[in-house]
Amino acid sequence: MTNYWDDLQTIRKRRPLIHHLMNYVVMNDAANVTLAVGASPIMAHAREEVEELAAKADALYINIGTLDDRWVESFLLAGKAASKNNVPVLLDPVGAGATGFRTETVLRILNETEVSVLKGNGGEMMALAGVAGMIKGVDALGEANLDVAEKLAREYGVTAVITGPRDYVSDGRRSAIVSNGTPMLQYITGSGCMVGSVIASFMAVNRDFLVTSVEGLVTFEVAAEKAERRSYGPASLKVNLIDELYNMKPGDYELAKVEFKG
Ligand SMILES: Nc1ncnc2c1ncn2[C@@H]1O[C@H](COP(=O)(O)OP(=O)(O)OP(=O)(O)O)[C@@H](O)[C@H]1O
Ligand SMILES: Cc1ncsc1CCO
Ligand SMILES: [Mg+2]
Repeated sequence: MTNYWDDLQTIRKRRPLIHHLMNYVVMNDAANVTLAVGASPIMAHAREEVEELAAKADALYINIGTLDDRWVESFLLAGKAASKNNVPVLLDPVGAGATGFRTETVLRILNETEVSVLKGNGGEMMALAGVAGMIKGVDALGEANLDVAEKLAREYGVTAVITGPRDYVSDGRRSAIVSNGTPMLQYITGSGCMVGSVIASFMAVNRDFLVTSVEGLVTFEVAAEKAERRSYGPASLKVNLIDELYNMKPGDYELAKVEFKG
């Protein structure tokens, strides 16, 4: 089902365009991560150009991290243009549940555009599933589970990806749990945002979104495990992680820890 290496090779060969509406905090890192896996990032959020870009991109990644009124207008314009042109959309609901504005914005995007993958941490995704109080700012206060992923997948017609110590993925029919990664990722701002760029790169070359979600998670997290062995702390982990993504080899996928269900 998953063919990590073939899909990674396809990314490197085709260099798909990944249009990001990415928060200011992580914009540069997400662009570098996208390049390291072999795809081509553009970070653009002006309402004057997002429709044109999203319509021609190979995948659209909407991350609401540093939203305001103008960004929200752009999220909806970009999302609608992508939906109309059959461009797959990944939505990261950064801080959903922390404020009403964030939760409402996520619900508007889910209702008004065709989101293929909804990826957030345990706190954000539990908030969207109706469990309040599990988010502090952008950080999760607890782990979710596969039931939450299945519920979100069915309710919103998406592939739901919940990141954390273990990642829970469901398209409402099939599910998977990914157990790779390292706790040190919690100390790099935007590790969740960055794994979104990797998943979006796989979405650009394979339309089975349960598979591409697992491929993106495993690729990012195996690279993080390898990077951690050479890192003194979070700052060097981030640099080494980009290097390890760039240097992925077929044998690295033997480290994948994935349990598929259904
Ligand atoms: N304790 C852990 N052990 C292993 N991997 C982890 C752990 N915590 C997080 N990760 C991994 O780190 C990445 C980011 O997940 P996390 O849930 O921390 O994202 P996030 O809270 O959205 O991050 P950010 O808001 O900084 O972008 C994922 O690949 C996840 O699997
Ligand atoms: C820290 C932070 N604040 C808004 S977006 C962001 C990046 C991690 O989600
Ligand atoms: Mg996040």
